[in-house]
Amino acid sequence: MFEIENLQVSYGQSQVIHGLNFKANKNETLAIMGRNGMGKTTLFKSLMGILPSKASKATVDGVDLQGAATHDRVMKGLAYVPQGRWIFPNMTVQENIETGLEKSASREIPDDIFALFPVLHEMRKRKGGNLSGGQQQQLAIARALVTNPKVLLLDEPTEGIQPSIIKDIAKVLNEIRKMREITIIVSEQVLSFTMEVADRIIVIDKGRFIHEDTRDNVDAAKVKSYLSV
Ligand SMILES: Nc1ncnc2c1ncn2[C@@H]1O[C@H](COP(=O)(O)OP(=O)(O)OP(=O)(O)O)[C@@H](O)[C@H]1O
Repeated sequence: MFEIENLQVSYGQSQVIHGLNFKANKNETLAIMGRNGMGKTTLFKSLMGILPSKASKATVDGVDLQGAATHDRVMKGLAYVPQGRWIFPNMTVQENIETGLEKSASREIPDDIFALFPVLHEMRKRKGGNLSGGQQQQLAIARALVTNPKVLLLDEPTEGIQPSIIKDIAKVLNEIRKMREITIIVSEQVLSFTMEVADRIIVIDKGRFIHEDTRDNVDAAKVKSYLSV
């Protein structure tokens, strides 16, 4: 279980995240949806310890994350796929995945990674920069997964990806959940995508959660109205 209570983040004097609370179970996918500038990236960076934050609670399976640096949070079970993918274009696919192992106890790429991403196995000797956008996104996810996280955070994984490939990303996230039984938290603006992957949808607006639905009872018109400018 991943638990966050009263999370607050500021840039200097300007508070951007205003007391967020959530709990996410093992084997649950939670979507945080909101327009540009509503605080999704700030939320994720603070969860990873890339940005300083305050909270009354931040735990993974009861283990406290407060004050932990990013690499410590990775050791404690968090993994992060940043917006924009940030793979290394001049390194091969295999080398890109291996960079994820630097903060891990193991030196070996786990077997299930290439089972999840057969295309990465086929392309393991190619340069990351020669992959398509969708393949680069898969590579960024694979690199995050090699640390065997308990919680996988993905910031807008469909951004800049063709609609036909977005379906593949949804399939991959569903397979990851089945194979690894982890918590997935994904930020998104595309409702059709979150409807395929998320058990719960939370809307963020100016750093506050303003709406929550389970997928089965989603009020699509309402969520869409929050996402439109
Ligand atoms: N380095 C920074 N310094 C000051 N303010 C910032 C900084 N980065 C982001 N902000 C502000 O914080 C707010 C939230 O931005 P954030 O990038 O977290 O939103 P987002 O929901 O992830 O949007 P996007 O999808 O555009 O990345 C915005 O008002 C933004 O202008």
